[in-house]
Amino acid sequence: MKTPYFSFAVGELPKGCQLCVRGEKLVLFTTGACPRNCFYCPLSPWRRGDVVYANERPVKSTEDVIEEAITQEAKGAGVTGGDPLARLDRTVEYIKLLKERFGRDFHVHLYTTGALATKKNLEKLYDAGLDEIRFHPDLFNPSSKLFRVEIENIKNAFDFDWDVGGEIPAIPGQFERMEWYAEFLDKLGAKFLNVNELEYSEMTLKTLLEMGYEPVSDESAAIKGSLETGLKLLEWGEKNTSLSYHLCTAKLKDAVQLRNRLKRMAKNVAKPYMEITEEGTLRFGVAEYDDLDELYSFLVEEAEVPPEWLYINREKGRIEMPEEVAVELAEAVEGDVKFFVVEEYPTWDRLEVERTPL
Ligand SMILES: C[S@@+](CC[C@H](N)C(=O)[O-])C[C@H]1O[C@@H](n2cnc3c(N)ncnc32)[C@H](O)[C@@H]1O
Ligand code: SF4
Repeated sequence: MKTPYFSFAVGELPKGCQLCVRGEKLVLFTTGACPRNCFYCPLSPWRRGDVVYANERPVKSTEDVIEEAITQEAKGAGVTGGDPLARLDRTVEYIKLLKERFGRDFHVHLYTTGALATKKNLEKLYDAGLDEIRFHPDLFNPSSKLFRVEIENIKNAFDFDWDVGGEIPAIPGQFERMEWYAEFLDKLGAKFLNVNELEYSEMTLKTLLEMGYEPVSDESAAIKGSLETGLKLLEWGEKNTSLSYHLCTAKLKDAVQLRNRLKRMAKNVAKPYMEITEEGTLRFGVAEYDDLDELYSFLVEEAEVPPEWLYINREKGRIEMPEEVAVELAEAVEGDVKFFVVEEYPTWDRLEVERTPL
């Protein structure tokens, strides 16, 4: 049952997951709009609106999506949201764009609540080239108004020649609901059910704590009991259904999928003075000072650093250089210049994950 990626599986991993664990899937967020309001919804407030992102990159034009896919050397995309069907025309346009630009083998899967998955809407997605669809109905909300519609709509997906599956979080105490959904999908002839280890986000921690859920440890966003609930479903499902199952853990997302994606991106964005670490981050030296032009002249003329080793990053108010150069300069230069070694993600937002003063 254990996979090499800190997750658990019964049967073959869905094609979308096979590419995702290798960091080969572009995450295409086509809208934050969603007809639901799950108590565990991980979306941050700024992702709740009608916004579009390709990985961390805000999308203003279709070219942004293509550029991001090229930087990542993506071999496919996972279309997500919100509910991508809440902005169907846009979602269809992007799927077509990716298929036209990168070919039919560029694998595209999509997540949806199912609330808007009418035959007509699904036909548009199928015609655009969608390869795999994953349904996440409102299973854990007893007063849901959408649940029945979603369940009816899921049946529509079996009219098309693509892979159909479910994807739900494993909620401790909700095993029966999960079991019911597995049986439902199995009877329809679905291919797989993916189960995600439940995680809290800044948005949901308070609610989850109030509901009696708690994190597994101080270092993890995973919720206690979720993994066990998921494993129980896989054991039951293996005996009682012919679905494939993948229990995707918080650790897989952090330690495997993200790291692999970062590594793919790093080799395409690293400047010559940056080192790519085992984690896929970019490591280099920086010098900070109020007047960057004065600092630059000083480094080139007085400290005799070859100009090709220096890069003035005005946006971040610093001069970047190889780590070894920063280390040497930190020892030799006196005054108000501050030297650091920094590590950044090679992502569009260049998130700084480590900073060591020299
Ligand atoms: C992040 S959502 C994106 C698509 C869409 N918003 C949805 O919820 O189906 C993709 C999958 O993540 C899972 N998910 C949602 N909230 C989660 C949470 N707090 N922890 C772990 N998995 C979660 C669900 O199984 C969902 O199918
Ligand atoms: S379906 Fe997804 S985006 Fe919508 S509320 Fe639930 S978790 Fe959030």
